[in-house]
Amino acid sequence: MRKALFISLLRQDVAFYDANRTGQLVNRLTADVQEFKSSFKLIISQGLRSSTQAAGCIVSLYLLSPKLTGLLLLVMPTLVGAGALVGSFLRSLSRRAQEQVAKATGVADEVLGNVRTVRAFAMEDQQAGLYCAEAERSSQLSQRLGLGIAAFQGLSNLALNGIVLGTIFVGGSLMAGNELSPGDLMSFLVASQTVQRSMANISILFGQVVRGLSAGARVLEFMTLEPKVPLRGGASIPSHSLLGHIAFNHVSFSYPTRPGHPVLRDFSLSLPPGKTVAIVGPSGGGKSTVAALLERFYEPTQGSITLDGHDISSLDPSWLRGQVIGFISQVGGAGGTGHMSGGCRSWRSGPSRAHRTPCFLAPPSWRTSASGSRAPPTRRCTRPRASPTPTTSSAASLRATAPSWVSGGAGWAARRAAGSGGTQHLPGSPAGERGTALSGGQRQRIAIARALLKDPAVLVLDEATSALDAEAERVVQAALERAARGRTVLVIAHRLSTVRAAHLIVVLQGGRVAEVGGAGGGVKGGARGGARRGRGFRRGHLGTRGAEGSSGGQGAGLCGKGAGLGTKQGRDWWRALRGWGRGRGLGKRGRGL
Ligand SMILES: Nc1ncnc2c1ncn2[C@@H]1O[C@H](COP(=O)(O)OP(=O)(O)OP(=O)(O)O)[C@@H](O)[C@H]1O
Repeated sequence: MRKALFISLLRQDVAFYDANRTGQLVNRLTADVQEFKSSFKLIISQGLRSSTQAAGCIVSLYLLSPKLTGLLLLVMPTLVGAGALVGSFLRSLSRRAQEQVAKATGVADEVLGNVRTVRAFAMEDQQAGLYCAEAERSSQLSQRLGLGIAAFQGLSNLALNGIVLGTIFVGGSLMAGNELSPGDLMSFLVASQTVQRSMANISILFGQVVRGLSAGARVLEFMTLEPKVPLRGGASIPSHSLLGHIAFNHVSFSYPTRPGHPVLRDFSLSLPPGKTVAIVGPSGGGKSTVAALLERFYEPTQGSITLDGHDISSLDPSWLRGQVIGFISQVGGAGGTGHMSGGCRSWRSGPSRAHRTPCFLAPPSWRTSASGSRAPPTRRCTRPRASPTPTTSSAASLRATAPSWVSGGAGWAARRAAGSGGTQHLPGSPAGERGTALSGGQRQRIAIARALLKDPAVLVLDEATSALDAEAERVVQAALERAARGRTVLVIAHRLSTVRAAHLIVVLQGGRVAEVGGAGGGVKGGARGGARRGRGFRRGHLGTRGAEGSSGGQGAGLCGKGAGLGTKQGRDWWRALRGWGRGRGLGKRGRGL
Protein backbone atom coordinates (compact mmCIF):
# COMPACT_ATOMS: atom_id res chain seq x y z
CA MET A 1 0.00 0.00 0.00
CA ARG A 2 2.83 2.35 0.88
CA LYS A 3 4.50 1.74 -2.44
CA ALA A 4 1.26 2.16 -4.37
CA LEU A 5 0.36 5.32 -2.45
CA PHE A 6 3.82 6.81 -2.93
CA ILE A 7 3.77 6.08 -6.65
CA SER A 8 0.29 7.58 -6.90
CA LEU A 9 1.40 10.69 -4.99
CA LEU A 10 4.33 11.13 -7.35
CA ARG A 11 1.94 11.05 -10.29
CA GLN A 12 -0.31 13.81 -8.98
CA ASP A 13 -0.55 17.26 -10.57
CA VAL A 14 1.48 20.10 -9.13
CA ALA A 15 -1.85 21.74 -8.20
CA PHE A 16 -2.45 18.79 -5.87
CA TYR A 17 0.67 19.80 -3.95
CA ASP A 18 -0.56 23.38 -3.78
CA ALA A 19 -3.64 22.11 -1.98
CA ASN A 20 -2.06 19.48 0.29
CA ARG A 21 0.74 19.98 2.76
CA THR A 22 3.74 17.68 2.61
CA GLY A 23 3.37 16.74 6.27
CA GLN A 24 -0.21 15.64 5.71
CA LEU A 25 0.83 13.51 2.76
CA VAL A 26 3.67 11.95 4.74
CA ASN A 27 1.20 11.24 7.51
CA ARG A 28 -0.99 9.28 5.11
CA LEU A 29 2.04 7.43 3.89
CA THR A 30 3.13 6.47 7.42
CA ALA A 31 0.52 6.72 10.18
CA ASP A 32 -2.56 5.92 8.08
CA VAL A 33 -0.99 2.94 6.34
CA GLN A 34 0.25 1.70 9.74
CA GLU A 35 -3.22 2.10 11.27
CA PHE A 36 -4.80 0.25 8.39
CA LYS A 37 -2.22 -2.50 8.65
CA SER A 38 -2.76 -2.99 12.41
CA SER A 39 -6.53 -3.14 11.98
CA PHE A 40 -6.19 -5.55 9.13
CA LYS A 41 -3.99 -7.81 11.25
CA LEU A 42 -6.44 -7.72 14.18
CA ILE A 43 -9.43 -8.37 11.96
CA ILE A 44 -7.72 -11.34 10.40
CA SER A 45 -6.54 -12.92 13.66
CA GLN A 46 -8.99 -12.01 16.44
CA GLY A 47 -11.87 -10.99 14.22
CA LEU A 48 -11.86 -14.24 12.33
CA ARG A 49 -11.66 -16.32 15.53
CA SER A 50 -14.44 -14.42 17.29
CA SER A 51 -16.80 -14.42 14.34
CA THR A 52 -16.35 -18.14 13.53
CA GLN A 53 -16.76 -18.97 17.22
CA ALA A 54 -19.96 -16.90 17.34
CA ALA A 55 -21.28 -18.47 14.13
CA GLY A 56 -20.51 -22.04 15.34
CA CYS A 57 -22.14 -21.44 18.69
CA ILE A 58 -25.24 -19.95 17.08
CA VAL A 59 -25.59 -23.20 15.09
CA SER A 60 -25.32 -25.30 18.26
CA LEU A 61 -27.82 -22.94 19.95
CA TYR A 62 -30.23 -23.65 17.14
CA LEU A 63 -29.71 -27.40 17.50
CA LEU A 64 -30.31 -27.21 21.26
CA SER A 65 -33.46 -25.10 21.12
CA PRO A 66 -34.77 -23.60 17.89
CA LYS A 67 -37.43 -21.66 19.78
CA LEU A 68 -35.01 -19.97 22.17
CA THR A 69 -32.59 -19.28 19.29
CA GLY A 70 -35.42 -17.77 17.21
CA LEU A 71 -36.22 -15.41 20.06
CA LEU A 72 -32.53 -14.49 20.30
CA LEU A 73 -32.29 -13.79 16.59
CA LEU A 74 -35.33 -11.53 16.83
CA VAL A 75 -33.49 -9.26 19.25
CA MET A 76 -30.19 -9.30 17.31
CA PRO A 77 -31.17 -7.14 14.26
CA THR A 78 -32.18 -4.29 16.58
CA LEU A 79 -28.80 -4.52 18.26
CA VAL A 80 -26.91 -4.76 14.97
CA GLY A 81 -28.86 -1.78 13.54
CA ALA A 82 -28.12 0.35 16.60
CA GLY A 83 -24.47 -0.74 16.41
CA ALA A 84 -24.20 0.22 12.74
CA LEU A 85 -25.67 3.67 13.46
CA VAL A 86 -23.24 4.37 16.28
CA GLY A 87 -20.48 2.87 14.13
CA SER A 88 -20.95 5.30 11.26
CA PHE A 89 -20.89 8.22 13.70
CA LEU A 90 -17.68 6.87 15.23
CA ARG A 91 -16.12 6.38 11.79
CA SER A 92 -16.66 10.01 10.82
CA LEU A 93 -15.29 11.10 14.22
CA SER A 94 -12.27 8.88 13.66
CA ARG A 95 -11.71 10.37 10.22
CA ARG A 96 -11.77 13.87 11.64
CA ALA A 97 -9.36 12.83 14.38
CA GLN A 98 -6.93 11.38 11.84
CA GLU A 99 -7.18 14.46 9.64
CA GLN A 100 -6.38 16.57 12.66
CA VAL A 101 -3.32 14.43 13.43
CA ALA A 102 -2.22 14.91 9.80
CA LYS A 103 -2.74 18.67 10.16
CA ALA A 104 -0.59 18.78 13.27
CA THR A 105 2.08 16.74 11.45
CA GLY A 106 1.86 19.24 8.57
CA VAL A 107 2.57 22.13 10.93
CA ALA A 108 5.47 20.25 12.52
CA ASP A 109 6.90 19.42 9.10
CA GLU A 110 6.70 23.02 7.93
CA VAL A 111 8.21 24.44 11.12
CA LEU A 112 11.03 21.91 11.38
CA GLY A 113 11.72 22.13 7.66
CA ASN A 114 12.13 25.90 7.97
CA VAL A 115 13.84 25.97 11.30
CA ARG A 116 16.36 28.56 10.11
CA THR A 117 13.61 31.03 9.27
CA VAL A 118 11.88 30.32 12.58
CA ARG A 119 15.16 30.95 14.41
CA ALA A 120 15.89 34.08 12.39
CA PHE A 121 12.55 35.61 13.34
CA ALA A 122 12.72 34.32 16.95
CA MET A 123 9.36 32.65 16.36
CA GLU A 124 10.00 29.47 18.36
CA ASP A 125 7.34 30.20 21.01
CA GLN A 126 4.77 31.26 18.44
CA GLN A 127 5.39 28.16 16.32
CA ALA A 128 5.34 25.92 19.39
CA GLY A 129 1.97 27.49 20.26
CA LEU A 130 0.73 26.82 16.74
CA TYR A 131 1.72 23.17 16.92
CA CYS A 132 0.36 22.75 20.44
CA ALA A 133 -3.00 24.21 19.37
CA GLU A 134 -3.26 21.72 16.51
CA ALA A 135 -2.08 18.84 18.74
CA GLU A 136 -4.59 19.89 21.41
CA ARG A 137 -7.43 19.83 18.87
CA SER A 138 -6.25 16.41 17.77
CA SER A 139 -6.14 15.23 21.39
CA GLN A 140 -9.69 16.50 22.01
CA LEU A 141 -11.01 14.68 18.97
CA SER A 142 -9.19 11.50 20.00
CA GLN A 143 -10.70 11.77 23.49
CA ARG A 144 -14.17 12.16 22.03
CA LEU A 145 -13.52 9.15 19.83
CA GLY A 146 -12.22 7.17 22.82
CA LEU A 147 -15.34 8.07 24.83
CA GLY A 148 -17.57 7.12 21.91
CA ILE A 149 -15.86 3.75 21.51
CA ALA A 150 -15.98 3.11 25.27
CA ALA A 151 -19.69 3.95 25.40
CA PHE A 152 -20.31 1.67 22.45
CA GLN A 153 -18.42 -1.18 24.05
CA GLY A 154 -20.15 -0.66 27.41
CA LEU A 155 -23.62 -0.56 25.89
CA SER A 156 -23.02 -3.56 23.67
CA ASN A 157 -21.75 -5.53 26.69
CA LEU A 158 -24.83 -4.51 28.65
CA ALA A 159 -27.04 -5.61 25.78
CA LEU A 160 -25.24 -8.94 25.47
CA ASN A 161 -25.47 -9.62 29.21
CA GLY A 162 -29.15 -8.64 29.04
CA ILE A 163 -29.55 -11.31 26.39
CA VAL A 164 -27.98 -13.92 28.71
CA LEU A 165 -30.37 -12.91 31.48
CA GLY A 166 -33.27 -13.04 29.04
CA THR A 167 -32.14 -16.52 27.98
CA ILE A 168 -32.13 -17.77 31.58
CA PHE A 169 -35.58 -16.30 32.09
CA VAL A 170 -37.15 -17.69 28.89
CA GLY A 171 -35.17 -20.97 29.18
CA GLY A 172 -36.45 -21.39 32.78
CA SER A 173 -40.04 -21.06 31.66
CA LEU A 174 -39.44 -23.51 28.79
CA MET A 175 -37.94 -25.96 31.28
CA ALA A 176 -40.98 -25.55 33.53
CA GLY A 177 -43.16 -26.45 30.52
CA ASN A 178 -40.93 -29.51 29.81
CA GLU A 179 -39.95 -28.12 26.43
CA LEU A 180 -36.28 -28.01 27.40
CA SER A 181 -34.18 -30.35 29.55
CA PRO A 182 -32.01 -28.82 32.32
CA GLY A 183 -28.89 -30.18 30.55
CA ASP A 184 -29.87 -28.50 27.28
CA LEU A 185 -30.53 -25.22 29.09
CA MET A 186 -27.04 -25.44 30.67
CA SER A 187 -25.48 -26.18 27.27
CA PHE A 188 -27.51 -23.36 25.75
CA LEU A 189 -26.26 -20.95 28.42
CA VAL A 190 -22.61 -22.00 27.92
CA ALA A 191 -22.94 -21.64 24.16
CA SER A 192 -24.72 -18.30 24.44
CA GLN A 193 -21.97 -17.07 26.81
CA THR A 194 -19.41 -18.03 24.21
CA VAL A 195 -21.42 -16.07 21.67
CA GLN A 196 -21.54 -13.18 24.12
CA ARG A 197 -17.75 -13.30 24.69
CA SER A 198 -17.12 -13.45 20.96
CA MET A 199 -19.50 -10.56 20.33
CA ALA A 200 -17.81 -8.56 23.11
CA ASN A 201 -14.48 -9.22 21.43
CA ILE A 202 -15.92 -8.14 18.12
CA SER A 203 -17.23 -4.94 19.69
CA ILE A 204 -13.76 -4.22 21.13
CA LEU A 205 -12.32 -4.91 17.72
CA PHE A 206 -14.90 -2.58 16.29
CA GLY A 207 -13.05 0.48 17.65
CA GLN A 208 -9.92 -0.65 15.85
CA VAL A 209 -11.89 -1.46 12.72
CA VAL A 210 -13.39 2.04 12.75
CA ARG A 211 -9.93 3.61 12.87
CA GLY A 212 -8.55 1.16 10.34
CA LEU A 213 -11.38 1.70 7.89
CA SER A 214 -11.11 5.47 7.96
CA ALA A 215 -7.31 5.24 7.66
CA GLY A 216 -7.77 2.86 4.71
CA ALA A 217 -10.27 5.24 3.12
CA ARG A 218 -7.79 8.10 3.44
CA VAL A 219 -5.06 6.00 1.85
CA LEU A 220 -7.35 4.77 -0.93
CA GLU A 221 -8.58 8.31 -1.63
CA PHE A 222 -5.13 9.32 -2.88
CA MET A 223 -4.23 5.90 -4.24
CA THR A 224 -7.13 6.04 -6.67
CA LEU A 225 -6.82 9.73 -7.52
CA GLU A 226 -6.11 10.30 -11.20
CA PRO A 227 -4.02 13.34 -12.14
CA LYS A 228 -5.33 15.70 -14.80
CA VAL A 229 -1.99 15.61 -16.57
CA PRO A 230 -0.71 12.03 -16.69
CA LEU A 231 3.03 11.53 -16.38
CA ARG A 232 3.30 9.60 -19.58
CA GLY A 233 1.38 9.10 -22.75
CA GLY A 234 1.01 11.09 -25.91
CA ALA A 235 2.97 11.88 -28.99
CA SER A 236 6.59 12.93 -29.26
CA ILE A 237 8.35 14.71 -32.06
CA PRO A 238 11.15 12.79 -33.79
CA SER A 239 14.50 14.18 -32.75
CA HIS A 240 15.56 15.03 -36.28
CA SER A 241 12.55 17.26 -36.83
CA LEU A 242 12.44 18.89 -33.41
CA LEU A 243 13.11 22.60 -33.80
CA GLY A 244 12.08 23.96 -30.43
CA HIS A 245 9.59 26.58 -31.61
CA ILE A 246 7.34 27.46 -28.70
CA ALA A 247 4.16 29.49 -28.99
CA PHE A 248 1.73 30.64 -26.33
CA ASN A 249 -1.59 31.32 -28.04
CA HIS A 250 -4.08 33.51 -26.14
CA VAL A 251 -3.35 31.75 -22.89
CA SER A 252 -5.39 32.62 -19.82
CA PHE A 253 -4.70 30.99 -16.50
CA SER A 254 -5.72 31.00 -12.85
CA TYR A 255 -4.14 28.72 -10.28
CA PRO A 256 -6.59 25.96 -9.25
CA THR A 257 -6.25 27.02 -5.62
CA ARG A 258 -7.25 30.58 -6.57
CA PRO A 259 -9.76 30.20 -9.38
CA GLY A 260 -11.03 33.77 -9.09
CA HIS A 261 -7.61 35.34 -9.50
CA PRO A 262 -6.45 35.33 -13.13
CA VAL A 263 -2.66 35.34 -13.40
CA LEU A 264 -2.34 35.31 -17.20
CA ARG A 265 -4.89 36.97 -19.48
CA ASP A 266 -4.86 36.42 -23.19
CA PHE A 267 -1.10 35.93 -23.14
CA SER A 268 0.51 35.32 -26.53
CA LEU A 269 4.18 34.90 -27.21
CA SER A 270 6.30 33.13 -29.75
CA LEU A 271 9.75 31.77 -28.94
CA PRO A 272 11.50 31.26 -32.25
CA PRO A 273 13.75 28.20 -32.51
CA GLY A 274 17.29 28.79 -31.35
CA LYS A 275 16.53 32.25 -29.95
CA THR A 276 16.65 33.60 -26.46
CA VAL A 277 13.56 35.36 -25.23
CA ALA A 278 13.59 37.18 -21.93
CA ILE A 279 10.53 37.96 -19.86
CA VAL A 280 10.82 40.86 -17.47
CA GLY A 281 8.18 42.60 -15.43
CA PRO A 282 7.06 43.44 -11.95
CA SER A 283 7.09 40.84 -9.22
CA GLY A 284 3.93 38.75 -9.23
CA GLY A 285 3.27 39.64 -12.86
CA GLY A 286 3.10 35.98 -13.88
CA LYS A 287 6.60 35.32 -15.27
CA SER A 288 7.25 32.10 -13.40
CA THR A 289 3.72 31.01 -14.22
CA VAL A 290 4.61 31.15 -17.92
CA ALA A 291 7.48 28.72 -17.24
CA ALA A 292 5.24 26.48 -15.12
CA LEU A 293 2.68 26.25 -17.92
CA LEU A 294 5.38 25.40 -20.43
CA GLU A 295 6.54 22.56 -18.16
CA ARG A 296 2.89 21.47 -17.97
CA PHE A 297 2.85 21.82 -14.20
CA TYR A 298 -0.58 23.33 -14.79
CA GLU A 299 -2.98 23.41 -17.72
CA PRO A 300 -4.05 26.76 -19.20
CA THR A 301 -7.63 27.74 -18.42
CA GLN A 302 -7.94 29.00 -21.98
CA GLY A 303 -5.74 29.05 -25.05
CA SER A 304 -2.95 26.68 -25.99
CA ILE A 305 0.80 26.25 -25.93
CA THR A 306 2.47 24.64 -28.90
CA LEU A 307 5.86 23.09 -29.58
CA ASP A 308 6.68 23.13 -33.28
CA GLY A 309 2.97 23.54 -33.96
CA HIS A 310 1.89 20.61 -31.75
CA ASP A 311 -0.28 21.43 -28.77
CA ILE A 312 1.82 20.38 -25.77
CA SER A 313 -1.28 18.84 -24.20
CA SER A 314 -1.09 16.20 -26.94
CA LEU A 315 2.60 15.51 -26.29
CA ASP A 316 4.05 13.02 -23.86
CA PRO A 317 4.72 15.03 -20.67
CA SER A 318 7.62 12.84 -19.56
CA TRP A 319 9.27 13.22 -22.95
CA LEU A 320 8.65 16.96 -22.83
CA ARG A 321 10.04 17.41 -19.33
CA GLY A 322 12.68 14.74 -19.44
CA GLN A 323 14.12 15.34 -22.86
CA VAL A 324 13.00 18.60 -24.39
CA ILE A 325 12.90 21.17 -21.63
CA GLY A 326 15.68 21.93 -19.16
CA PHE A 327 14.17 23.90 -16.32
CA ILE A 328 16.12 25.82 -13.73
CA SER A 329 13.88 27.50 -11.23
CA GLN A 330 14.43 30.47 -9.00
CA VAL A 331 14.08 28.31 -5.87
CA GLY A 332 17.80 27.91 -6.01
CA GLY A 333 17.64 24.46 -7.45
CA ALA A 334 17.22 22.83 -4.10
CA GLY A 335 13.74 21.74 -4.86
CA GLY A 336 14.69 19.21 -7.44
CA THR A 337 14.61 21.36 -10.49
CA GLY A 338 16.67 20.64 -13.49
CA HIS A 339 15.71 17.05 -13.09
CA MET A 340 17.31 14.16 -14.85
CA SER A 341 15.52 11.30 -16.34
CA GLY A 342 16.51 8.14 -18.09
CA GLY A 343 16.67 7.92 -21.84
CA CYS A 344 19.30 9.18 -24.21
CA ARG A 345 18.21 11.93 -26.41
CA SER A 346 19.35 14.06 -29.21
CA TRP A 347 17.31 16.76 -30.72
CA ARG A 348 19.66 17.76 -33.42
CA SER A 349 19.93 15.92 -36.63
CA GLY A 350 22.92 13.89 -37.69
CA PRO A 351 23.47 10.18 -37.90
CA SER A 352 24.66 9.59 -34.37
CA ARG A 353 22.76 12.36 -32.70
CA ALA A 354 19.44 11.46 -34.12
CA HIS A 355 19.78 8.11 -32.44
CA ARG A 356 17.37 7.71 -29.58
CA THR A 357 17.49 4.62 -27.45
CA PRO A 358 16.30 3.95 -23.97
CA CYS A 359 19.30 3.61 -21.73
CA PHE A 360 20.21 2.93 -18.15
CA LEU A 361 21.01 5.47 -15.56
CA ALA A 362 24.71 5.27 -15.08
CA PRO A 363 26.38 5.53 -11.69
CA PRO A 364 28.26 8.75 -10.95
CA SER A 365 31.17 7.40 -12.89
CA TRP A 366 30.54 5.74 -16.20
CA ARG A 367 28.57 2.54 -16.11
CA THR A 368 30.80 -0.45 -16.13
CA SER A 369 30.15 -2.97 -18.84
CA ALA A 370 29.63 -6.69 -18.30
CA SER A 371 33.22 -7.38 -19.22
CA GLY A 372 34.37 -5.10 -16.45
CA SER A 373 35.64 -2.41 -18.74
CA ARG A 374 34.20 1.02 -18.58
CA ALA A 375 31.59 1.74 -21.15
CA PRO A 376 32.74 4.39 -23.58
CA PRO A 377 31.24 7.78 -22.99
CA THR A 378 29.12 7.67 -26.06
CA ARG A 379 25.84 9.43 -26.19
CA ARG A 380 23.83 6.34 -26.92
CA CYS A 381 23.82 4.15 -23.91
CA THR A 382 25.29 5.95 -20.98
CA ARG A 383 24.10 8.86 -19.02
CA PRO A 384 25.62 10.29 -15.91
CA ARG A 385 23.34 10.06 -12.93
CA ALA A 386 22.35 13.23 -11.15
CA SER A 387 20.41 12.83 -7.94
CA PRO A 388 17.06 14.62 -7.71
CA THR A 389 18.30 16.82 -4.90
CA PRO A 390 21.75 18.23 -5.09
CA THR A 391 24.38 16.46 -3.09
CA THR A 392 28.01 17.33 -3.13
CA SER A 393 28.75 13.99 -4.62
CA SER A 394 26.37 14.85 -7.44
CA ALA A 395 28.31 18.08 -7.93
CA ALA A 396 31.50 16.09 -8.11
CA SER A 397 29.99 13.55 -10.46
CA LEU A 398 28.54 16.26 -12.66
CA ARG A 399 31.96 17.79 -13.00
CA ALA A 400 33.58 14.46 -13.59
CA THR A 401 31.09 13.08 -15.99
CA ALA A 402 29.62 16.02 -17.87
CA PRO A 403 30.34 14.49 -21.21
CA SER A 404 31.99 16.21 -24.07
CA TRP A 405 29.37 14.82 -26.40
CA VAL A 406 26.61 16.88 -24.81
CA SER A 407 26.00 19.23 -27.65
CA GLY A 408 26.00 22.99 -27.90
CA GLY A 409 28.59 23.43 -25.18
CA ALA A 410 26.18 22.10 -22.57
CA GLY A 411 28.67 19.58 -21.22
CA TRP A 412 31.26 22.28 -20.92
CA ALA A 413 28.71 24.60 -19.41
CA ALA A 414 27.60 21.93 -16.95
CA ARG A 415 31.18 21.41 -15.85
CA ARG A 416 31.69 25.16 -15.58
CA ALA A 417 28.49 25.65 -13.63
CA ALA A 418 29.06 22.77 -11.22
CA GLY A 419 32.76 23.29 -10.90
CA SER A 420 32.80 26.90 -9.76
CA GLY A 421 31.95 28.49 -6.49
CA GLY A 422 33.48 26.10 -4.03
CA THR A 423 31.56 22.91 -4.81
CA GLN A 424 34.88 21.40 -5.79
CA HIS A 425 36.09 21.74 -2.19
CA LEU A 426 33.35 19.59 -0.73
CA PRO A 427 34.14 16.06 -1.77
CA GLY A 428 31.77 13.54 -0.29
CA SER A 429 30.46 15.74 2.51
CA PRO A 430 26.71 15.55 3.02
CA ALA A 431 24.65 18.24 1.35
CA GLY A 432 22.11 18.32 4.18
CA GLU A 433 18.37 17.94 3.90
CA ARG A 434 17.16 19.84 0.82
CA GLY A 435 20.76 20.88 0.27
CA THR A 436 20.86 23.15 3.33
CA ALA A 437 24.53 22.35 3.89
CA LEU A 438 25.25 24.02 0.57
CA SER A 439 25.08 27.72 -0.10
CA GLY A 440 22.23 29.03 -2.23
CA GLY A 441 24.71 29.70 -5.01
CA GLN A 442 26.17 26.19 -4.82
CA ARG A 443 22.70 24.68 -4.98
CA GLN A 444 21.87 26.84 -7.94
CA ARG A 445 25.05 25.87 -9.79
CA ILE A 446 24.34 22.20 -9.26
CA ALA A 447 20.78 22.69 -10.52
CA ILE A 448 22.10 24.47 -13.60
CA ALA A 449 24.64 21.73 -14.27
CA ARG A 450 21.99 19.08 -13.82
CA ALA A 451 19.62 20.76 -16.26
CA LEU A 452 22.35 21.28 -18.83
CA LEU A 453 23.38 17.64 -18.68
CA LYS A 454 20.02 16.81 -20.21
CA ASP A 455 21.16 18.62 -23.29
CA PRO A 456 17.68 20.10 -23.71
CA ALA A 457 16.30 21.66 -26.87
CA VAL A 458 14.48 24.25 -24.80
CA LEU A 459 16.05 25.86 -21.77
CA VAL A 460 13.90 27.67 -19.22
CA LEU A 461 15.88 29.81 -16.84
CA ASP A 462 13.71 31.25 -14.11
CA GLU A 463 16.02 33.59 -12.24
CA ALA A 464 18.62 30.89 -12.69
CA THR A 465 21.54 32.93 -11.44
CA SER A 466 19.77 34.97 -8.78
CA ALA A 467 21.58 33.31 -5.89
CA LEU A 468 25.06 33.83 -7.28
CA ASP A 469 27.53 36.55 -6.44
CA ALA A 470 28.78 38.79 -9.24
CA GLU A 471 31.86 36.70 -10.01
CA ALA A 472 30.05 33.34 -9.98
CA GLU A 473 27.22 34.86 -11.97
CA ARG A 474 29.67 36.01 -14.62
CA VAL A 475 31.12 32.50 -14.95
CA VAL A 476 27.76 30.77 -14.93
CA GLN A 477 26.17 33.37 -17.20
CA ALA A 478 28.94 32.86 -19.73
CA ALA A 479 28.43 29.11 -19.45
CA LEU A 480 24.71 29.53 -19.93
CA GLU A 481 25.15 31.82 -22.92
CA ARG A 482 27.39 29.25 -24.51
CA ALA A 483 24.94 26.48 -23.69
CA ALA A 484 22.10 28.59 -25.07
CA ARG A 485 23.54 28.57 -28.58
CA GLY A 486 21.28 26.68 -30.91
CA ARG A 487 18.61 26.21 -28.24
CA THR A 488 15.37 27.98 -27.63
CA VAL A 489 15.80 29.75 -24.33
CA LEU A 490 13.18 31.37 -22.14
CA VAL A 491 14.83 33.61 -19.57
CA ILE A 492 12.89 35.03 -16.67
CA ALA A 493 14.93 37.72 -15.12
CA HIS A 494 15.21 40.77 -12.99
CA ARG A 495 18.87 41.36 -13.66
CA LEU A 496 20.20 43.28 -16.57
CA SER A 497 23.12 40.88 -16.98
CA THR A 498 20.71 38.04 -17.60
CA VAL A 499 18.58 39.91 -20.11
CA ARG A 500 21.48 41.34 -22.11
CA ALA A 501 21.97 38.27 -24.24
CA ALA A 502 18.32 37.93 -25.23
CA HIS A 503 17.14 38.35 -28.80
CA LEU A 504 13.73 39.47 -27.66
CA ILE A 505 12.55 41.05 -24.44
CA VAL A 506 8.97 40.83 -23.31
CA VAL A 507 7.49 42.94 -20.55
CA LEU A 508 4.83 41.04 -18.69
CA GLN A 509 2.54 43.05 -16.50
CA GLY A 510 -0.71 42.04 -14.88
CA GLY A 511 -0.67 38.76 -16.77
CA ARG A 512 -0.51 40.43 -20.18
CA VAL A 513 2.27 41.24 -22.60
CA ALA A 514 2.71 44.94 -22.00
CA GLU A 515 5.50 45.27 -24.53
CA VAL A 516 7.93 43.41 -26.74
CA GLY A 517 11.29 44.60 -27.93
CA GLY A 518 14.29 43.23 -29.81
CA ALA A 519 17.53 43.24 -27.90
CA GLY A 520 19.89 42.36 -30.70
CA GLY A 521 21.15 39.04 -29.44
CA GLY A 522 23.74 40.30 -27.08
CA VAL A 523 25.87 43.22 -26.17
CA LYS A 524 27.72 43.31 -29.43
CA GLY A 525 24.58 43.37 -31.48
CA GLY A 526 23.13 45.84 -29.08
CA ALA A 527 25.99 48.23 -29.48
CA ARG A 528 25.89 47.98 -33.21
CA GLY A 529 22.30 47.72 -34.11
CA GLY A 530 20.85 50.92 -32.77
CA ALA A 531 17.30 51.50 -31.86
CA ARG A 532 15.53 51.88 -35.15
CA ARG A 533 14.37 48.32 -35.70
CA GLY A 534 13.68 47.73 -32.09
CA ARG A 535 11.14 50.50 -32.13
CA GLY A 536 8.94 48.45 -34.34
CA PHE A 537 8.15 45.91 -31.67
CA ARG A 538 5.33 47.27 -29.74
CA ARG A 539 2.40 45.68 -28.12
CA GLY A 540 0.94 42.92 -30.22
CA HIS A 541 3.88 42.59 -32.63
CA LEU A 542 5.05 39.29 -31.43
CA GLY A 543 6.90 36.29 -32.58
CA THR A 544 8.65 35.79 -35.82
CA ARG A 545 8.74 39.41 -36.77
CA GLY A 546 10.37 40.27 -33.52
CA ALA A 547 12.76 37.41 -33.90
CA GLU A 548 13.65 38.34 -37.43
CA GLY A 549 14.19 41.91 -36.48
CA SER A 550 16.33 41.03 -33.56
CA SER A 551 18.36 38.21 -35.02
CA GLY A 552 21.91 38.65 -36.16
CA GLY A 553 22.44 41.61 -33.92
CA GLN A 554 20.32 43.90 -36.03
CA GLY A 555 17.37 44.72 -33.90
CA ALA A 556 19.47 46.03 -31.11
CA GLY A 557 17.04 48.48 -29.67
CA LEU A 558 17.24 47.73 -26.03
CA CYS A 559 20.92 47.08 -25.56
CA GLY A 560 21.98 49.78 -27.96
CA LYS A 561 19.95 52.70 -26.77
CA GLY A 562 17.27 51.31 -24.63
CA ALA A 563 14.68 52.30 -27.18
CA GLY A 564 13.74 48.85 -28.41
CA LEU A 565 10.90 48.97 -26.01
CA GLY A 566 9.14 51.81 -27.69
CA THR A 567 6.77 53.03 -25.02
CA LYS A 568 7.43 54.88 -21.84
CA GLN A 569 6.73 51.76 -19.84
CA GLY A 570 9.44 49.88 -21.68
CA ARG A 571 11.92 52.66 -21.24
CA ASP A 572 11.10 52.72 -17.53
CA TRP A 573 12.02 49.09 -17.40
CA TRP A 574 15.23 49.71 -19.18
CA ARG A 575 16.07 52.52 -16.81
CA ALA A 576 15.24 50.33 -13.84
CA LEU A 577 17.55 47.62 -15.13
CA ARG A 578 20.27 50.11 -15.91
CA GLY A 579 19.81 51.70 -12.50
CA TRP A 580 20.31 48.34 -10.93
CA GLY A 581 23.55 47.90 -12.85
CA ARG A 582 24.81 51.27 -11.75
CA GLY A 583 23.69 50.78 -8.18
CA ARG A 584 25.83 47.69 -7.96
CA GLY A 585 28.81 49.49 -9.40
CA LEU A 586 28.75 47.24 -12.41
CA GLY A 587 29.07 49.91 -15.06
CA LYS A 588 26.74 51.70 -17.38
CA ARG A 589 24.46 49.35 -19.25
CA GLY A 590 25.77 46.54 -17.14
CA ARG A 591 28.92 46.12 -19.21
CA GLY A 592 30.91 45.66 -16.07
CA LEU A 593 29.11 42.37 -15.46
N1 LIG B 1 1.13 27.82 -6.73
C1 LIG B 1 0.41 28.94 -6.71
N2 LIG B 1 -0.86 28.93 -6.29
C2 LIG B 1 -1.60 30.06 -6.29
N3 LIG B 1 -1.15 31.25 -6.71
C3 LIG B 1 0.12 31.33 -7.13
C4 LIG B 1 0.97 30.19 -7.17
N4 LIG B 1 2.18 30.55 -7.64
C5 LIG B 1 2.10 31.86 -7.90
N5 LIG B 1 0.86 32.34 -7.60
C6 LIG B 1 0.37 33.70 -7.79
O1 LIG B 1 0.43 33.99 -9.18
C7 LIG B 1 0.87 35.30 -9.41
C8 LIG B 1 2.06 35.28 -10.36
O2 LIG B 1 3.12 34.61 -9.75
P1 LIG B 1 4.50 34.35 -10.49
O3 LIG B 1 5.35 33.53 -9.57
O4 LIG B 1 4.23 33.82 -11.84
O5 LIG B 1 5.07 35.83 -10.59
P2 LIG B 1 6.49 36.33 -11.09
O6 LIG B 1 6.24 37.38 -12.12
O7 LIG B 1 7.35 35.20 -11.50
O8 LIG B 1 7.06 37.01 -9.79
P3 LIG B 1 8.58 37.15 -9.30
O9 LIG B 1 9.25 38.07 -10.26
O10 LIG B 1 8.45 37.75 -7.96
O11 LIG B 1 9.17 35.78 -9.26
C9 LIG B 1 1.18 35.90 -8.05
O12 LIG B 1 0.07 36.70 -7.67
C10 LIG B 1 1.28 34.70 -7.13
O13 LIG B 1 0.82 35.02 -5.84
